[in-house]
Amino acid sequence: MNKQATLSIRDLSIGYKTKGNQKIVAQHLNSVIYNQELTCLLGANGVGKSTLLRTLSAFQPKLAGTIDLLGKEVSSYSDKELSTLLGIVLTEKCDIRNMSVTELVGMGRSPYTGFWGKLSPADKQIVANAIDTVNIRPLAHRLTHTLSDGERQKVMIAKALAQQTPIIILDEPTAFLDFPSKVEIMQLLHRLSRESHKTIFLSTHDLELALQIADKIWLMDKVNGLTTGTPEDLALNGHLSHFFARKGITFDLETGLFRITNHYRYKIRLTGHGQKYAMARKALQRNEILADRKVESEVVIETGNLQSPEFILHFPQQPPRIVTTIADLLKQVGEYLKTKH
Ligand SMILES: Nc1ncnc2c1ncn2[C@@H]1O[C@H](COP(=O)(O)OP(=O)(O)OP(=O)(O)O)[C@@H](O)[C@H]1O
Repeated sequence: MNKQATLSIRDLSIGYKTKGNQKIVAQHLNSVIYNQELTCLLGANGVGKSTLLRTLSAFQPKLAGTIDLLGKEVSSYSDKELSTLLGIVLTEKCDIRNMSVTELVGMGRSPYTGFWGKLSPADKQIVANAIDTVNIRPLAHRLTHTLSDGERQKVMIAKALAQQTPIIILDEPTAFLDFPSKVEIMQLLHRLSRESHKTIFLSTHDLELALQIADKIWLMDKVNGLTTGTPEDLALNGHLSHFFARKGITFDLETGLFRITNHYRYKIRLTGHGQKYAMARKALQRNEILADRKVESEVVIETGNLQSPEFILHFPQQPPRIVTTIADLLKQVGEYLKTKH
């Protein structure tokens, strides 16, 4: 099945109206979100990500432009219609007490049953399926206020799944989670976009994770508004490095990851391949030593292969020295450089 544009914005302005005044947060925004894709919205604090998500979900009015949701302006849908098209997951802790996980996920069925509506056997099956999809069956009878942040986040995703909307919008679903839980939530959302052909759109500050897992990235900034594309295109055309151009952060095109900028005072020729080469290089670079197989230097470090724990250090006019840990390698190199400079 071909991908389909589910949400398009054209010349959109977003912001707030207060007592005759208008505060524009961002304007001239243009882009498209597709189904079967996970799209991540990235941007600095205060740039307007939540405002954009709220505007797209019709929680707050746009200031100008159009938001086309499945072929119709979003504001022309009734609330009831919207609740069958858009599932919204917010990060705020829900303050609901004495409600079980199954009951909360069951609230996802309210567009079809009415708020206090009784769930039919078919509704109950949908709720059970949603619980299984996010793998929280062991939590089904727990009270929601006793859950951890990560567990609650999964429950809220299950509720959105039970709502059976083609589009799910999530505001910072990975905030406050430990790293494995962040990865788990992102992978779950990515899987949903594929398996259920859903459109998944989320805001996040976890940029490395987003760059690895998102199909499309929306970069939002004060000067350029929105820049969108696959993470790889944004890397190749320089938008990512430009976007995160800050003192001390470099976008490394070779690895596709951000790294702390190193300032080098020395150069050392490093030979070898694979993990030992990469780890020795990383440790030396952190210590202001540019280490690479292309560098010319009087000191040479052989990293050898993974089968042997040895690194061989060649200092001029000295017999080779063998070390078996990076800590010793750094110590020996450090002592040599101290005698030279
Ligand atoms: N109700 C409001 N009335 C007026 N201005 C608001 C309102 N809510 C937010 N703002 C302002 O709109 C701008 C964008 O806020 P928004 O919360 O959308 O940013 P964000 O990108 O989601 O930030 P963060 O990454 O910190 O969550 C900010 O300057 C904020 O102070």
